[in-house]
Amino acid sequence: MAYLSVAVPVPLRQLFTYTHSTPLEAGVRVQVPFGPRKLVGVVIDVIDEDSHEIENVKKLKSVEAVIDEYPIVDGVLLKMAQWLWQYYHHAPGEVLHAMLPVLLRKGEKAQLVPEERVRLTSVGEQSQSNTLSRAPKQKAFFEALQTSSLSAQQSRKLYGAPAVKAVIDKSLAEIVEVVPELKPKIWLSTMKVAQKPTPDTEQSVAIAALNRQQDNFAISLLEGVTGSGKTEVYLQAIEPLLAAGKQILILVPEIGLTPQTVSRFEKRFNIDVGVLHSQLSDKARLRVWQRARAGELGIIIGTRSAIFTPLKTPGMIIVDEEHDESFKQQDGLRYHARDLAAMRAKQHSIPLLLGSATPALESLNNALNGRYAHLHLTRRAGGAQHTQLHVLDAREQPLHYGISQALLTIMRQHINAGNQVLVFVNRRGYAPALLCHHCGETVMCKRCDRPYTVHKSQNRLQCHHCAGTRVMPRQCEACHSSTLVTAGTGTEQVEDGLMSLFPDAKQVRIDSDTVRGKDKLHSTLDAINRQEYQLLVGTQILSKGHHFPHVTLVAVLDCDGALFSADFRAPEKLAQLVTQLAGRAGRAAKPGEMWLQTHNPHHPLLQDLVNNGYGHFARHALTERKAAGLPPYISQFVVRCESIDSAQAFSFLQGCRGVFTSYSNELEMNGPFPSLIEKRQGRFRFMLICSHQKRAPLHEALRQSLPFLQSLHQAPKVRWSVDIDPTDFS
Ligand SMILES: Nc1ncnc2c1ncn2[C@@H]1O[C@H](COP(=O)(O)OP(=O)(O)OP(=O)(O)O)[C@@H](O)[C@H]1O
Ligand SMILES: [Zn+2]
Repeated sequence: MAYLSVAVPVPLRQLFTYTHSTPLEAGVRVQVPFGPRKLVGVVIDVIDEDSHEIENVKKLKSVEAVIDEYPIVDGVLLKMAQWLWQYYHHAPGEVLHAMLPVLLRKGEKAQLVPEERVRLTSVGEQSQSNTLSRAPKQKAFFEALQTSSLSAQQSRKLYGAPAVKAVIDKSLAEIVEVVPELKPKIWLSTMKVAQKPTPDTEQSVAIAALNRQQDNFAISLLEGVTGSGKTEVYLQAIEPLLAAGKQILILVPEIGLTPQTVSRFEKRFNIDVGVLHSQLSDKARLRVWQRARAGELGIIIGTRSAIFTPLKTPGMIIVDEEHDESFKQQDGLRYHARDLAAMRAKQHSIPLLLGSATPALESLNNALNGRYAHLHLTRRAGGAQHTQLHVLDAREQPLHYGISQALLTIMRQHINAGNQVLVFVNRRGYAPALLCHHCGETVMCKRCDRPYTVHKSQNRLQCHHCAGTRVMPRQCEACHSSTLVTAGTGTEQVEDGLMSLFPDAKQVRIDSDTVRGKDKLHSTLDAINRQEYQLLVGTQILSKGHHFPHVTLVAVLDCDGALFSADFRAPEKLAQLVTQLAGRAGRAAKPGEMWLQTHNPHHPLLQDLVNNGYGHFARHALTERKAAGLPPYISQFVVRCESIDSAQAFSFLQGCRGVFTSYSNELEMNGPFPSLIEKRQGRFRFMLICSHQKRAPLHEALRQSLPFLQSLHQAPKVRWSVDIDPTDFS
């Protein structure tokens, strides 16, 4: 009889002991009884029979079924899991579930599933391709089949479904189900490096430094201004690794993962790139997972959770746009993929490369204090010039749909010169509020106590906090007046306005209302680069790493709100946004400029950015953080609590504060106070921020306190969670 320590997917911060006739390897999935349910758990360890860890031997249940013949979570990923549940104080079973593809969580086989392939029939084998010479696509397809069978999906993509069908209908080919074989390093058979630009001096220095790190753990920050050729550095730095049969894992922001990014890597090396993002089907995700694990994929590009992809021959991890907020998971297991990447690179003894034009202050600090190697690209690649930033004083200016006359004039010049203009608006919808012109009453979402956003095109109001919607009211609920007016400007209104101000220019709006689904965004981006539009209006989406060679002007309509946020990270986020937006302009031959329209033209943050750039701003912001005793100079966690009963949520956090105080008088505590969004979906939201100069005592205090927090009498009645190294206080 063996005793197994199993991670079971339940929200409890512990492992569970089960018995089995023989010991099982760590990383094997098992089906276990849990109360009335049967769950898929992962074996973490075999416990020694004499160990005092085993209590109540008679009560122990046994494993019902062993799912895997061999471990599907390898040693490094198991270590990572352990680190995750300890560092984030999370339930082990939930950690392992988060790490596995959905189908494996459900207990499906980890072996490859059969795939549809097209191959020649015996008739086809005896036929000549010139019988198809009147149908060139069919002929090309047939000729390809003469060399080898092809996946049905790939065939339809390459030759078109009608051609594939026609060849099959002529009995020349047939579809068969085959269990594919996985071959490690298969990319070496097709790999061929395409023509590449000669790196400039700074790029060469960076590439050489990265080449020296092969087979060693090291973290580098590549701080390179927008358009400086960071991607080119990645491409040249990974080339020798790929050629040596090593796999490269590249993490990119949620919205930055475009077919253009993927094809750049595919084209350079003439290899198949594995892609992982949130909109992939479960089956497709599992397939990439399997191919990566078998060592068949040389490059895997994915968003946050791709950091859990198993690798057979790891060579390097790259985190592109490493400052991006989407690398932090904001619910459930609140991990930061950048931190995990560091942890993982260390386990594999491979280098980690972080790249950004606007590094997170955390990363910059590590580069400045020597913990990371610091690589610089200060010039734009291919001779492109830096974008000129300017502040535009909007005070006392008449605004047309939120745009001043001076800005309209500048926009006109750029459009007349045949260039594209990007207009950034920080909110989607028509207007952020609807109010009564007679009594001033604002139409509010009662569940969130926030004004509804007007969506004129849908003739509805939408709450941007809970996504609740309602029809547009005809009269004020308070005074019944029928004169309702909008306040503030959103993308829809700017789009309307620009249509009347620039009737000759074609424009496109890009926000989450207009680009639902990944394909829509991609086709729109392609159309922009074909110069089908002169005016681009949009939200944050437009700032994310896109290459717009024809944009020469970026206009920011309003950044005043962000200048006065209560969130200490707001200046950093604003500086990153402004810099990334500016980076969309002047990327090719034509120089670019950016105008920031504001009512606070002398604000020090704006002045610093405009005159000195992000690098200067960030270094100054670090000294301010240090003086104020804020991260990255201290460690933090936040306990959040939500309840329909505001007093209960507050008193739970007060209880937490009491527990922490009794454990340690060294913790600095702020709160409980209301979150920046005080109410959402009918629940009042509070938080308690806990800080300490050192990470270890802070985490130890939390670890010791957690059981007591769980047993506070309000705990079962409220929703609460712990967020380690929080980045978002909304
Ligand atoms: N050494 C070089 N010589 C000529 N062109 C180059 C060189 N390096 C890069 N480029 C080109 O310059 C453009 C910008 O490069 P790249 O996309 O790599 O920059 P980036 O720093 O990743 O951009 P961003 O962070 O702003 O998205 C690309 O079109 C790229 O092909
Ligand atoms: Zn709401």
